[in-house]
Amino acid sequence: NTYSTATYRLFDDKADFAKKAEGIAVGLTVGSWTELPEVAKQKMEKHLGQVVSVDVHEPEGASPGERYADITVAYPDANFSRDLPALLVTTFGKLSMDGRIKLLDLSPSAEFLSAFSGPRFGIKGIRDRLGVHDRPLLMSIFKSVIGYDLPNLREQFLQQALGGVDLIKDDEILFENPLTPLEKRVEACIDAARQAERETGQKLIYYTNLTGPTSKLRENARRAIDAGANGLLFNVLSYGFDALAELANDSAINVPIAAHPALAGAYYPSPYHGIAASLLLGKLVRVAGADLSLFPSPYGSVVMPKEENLAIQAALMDKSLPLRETFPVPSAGIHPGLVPLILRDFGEQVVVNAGGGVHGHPQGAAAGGRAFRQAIDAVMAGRELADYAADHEELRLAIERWGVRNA
Ligand SMILES: CCCC(=O)/C(O)=C/OP(=O)(O)O
Ligand SMILES: [Mg+2]
Repeated sequence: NTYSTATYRLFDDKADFAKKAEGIAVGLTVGSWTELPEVAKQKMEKHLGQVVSVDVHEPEGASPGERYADITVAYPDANFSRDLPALLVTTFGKLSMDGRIKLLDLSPSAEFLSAFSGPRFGIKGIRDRLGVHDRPLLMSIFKSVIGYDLPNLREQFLQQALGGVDLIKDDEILFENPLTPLEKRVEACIDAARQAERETGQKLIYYTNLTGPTSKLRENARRAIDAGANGLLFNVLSYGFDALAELANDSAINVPIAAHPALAGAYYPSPYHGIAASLLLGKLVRVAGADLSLFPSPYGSVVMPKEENLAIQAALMDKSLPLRETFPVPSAGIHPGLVPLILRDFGEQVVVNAGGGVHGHPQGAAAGGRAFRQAIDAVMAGRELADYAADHEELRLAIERWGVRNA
């Protein structure tokens, strides 16, 4: 019998946490146990959940509501199918609504994980496609795309590409629309990518936002790829992890997928409810097959605590998982002056990602991209940004506009 485990943080001022844990292990598996006749117990044993650990925390002088226990329960793989909806509903379906309890982590068994191919490219595969192995990558984001026609969209793409970015993603709010229908948008942007490559010599991946009804996702992905798309952006939480897994497991969809965290704020922020960010935007998106995972950085406009950021990165790159690593992409409100912090906190295996921080440059988006590349070069060379900016105008203007943060 193989087991997959779930770890919860349960808050309760009075509870007998060992009893609570036993109630979860039995309640979410066989339903009842002690009163079963012996013969039934022998038959049901293989379906019975097991309490693995109960770690009680009663901080000295804690205010009411702060007493908690971290509880780990093992669930027999025999109880559910090899898909993420089954694992999530088994381990945190009804329980997610039962008081102050947060799902901190899931450790699927090797048997369960054997059903998932995970990221098709991963960090190495993306770097190989770009031919860039010696520095962090740079991604830019379309800004103000709603209502743009194709020529304007193409020009906005070109200006980003001329700035030396490695990856360009649609904004997650760009859906099918009459002005920039999917195939036409892809053709226009890939054409602009080729034009920019003739000037910069740099390869580029464009992450087209994959949208539409779930029943059409595969078809729309293939339409985009047939039109030349070499990457897909996917709003994983609005569609579900299983939709992502289906796309990543489809050999006809042979392009990298970037998972966008839209809706994540409904799951991870509360210490008392929901799903930990490291599981939601780390382990689960990686198992489901995302090659990149975007999440709010610790220092931008939409902030997630640094320890949660680093826990996401650890989950995305955990070598104990038999899957390719997923690129961490700390995002939102990023500008060139934050590059020293990003590289200090995340190292080189990171994608620096910005929309406003590129398009908001005083000299325009191409200069914004160059400013980021200069900031990355400075940090990689061990130089202070302000020092490096003395003879790099785009970076100097970016620092004047946004400043530099070293802590
Ligand atoms: C966390 C996702 C970031 C995102 O989608 C986005 O559009 C960021 O834009 P900026 O904050 O960099 O302008
Ligand atoms: Mg966005």
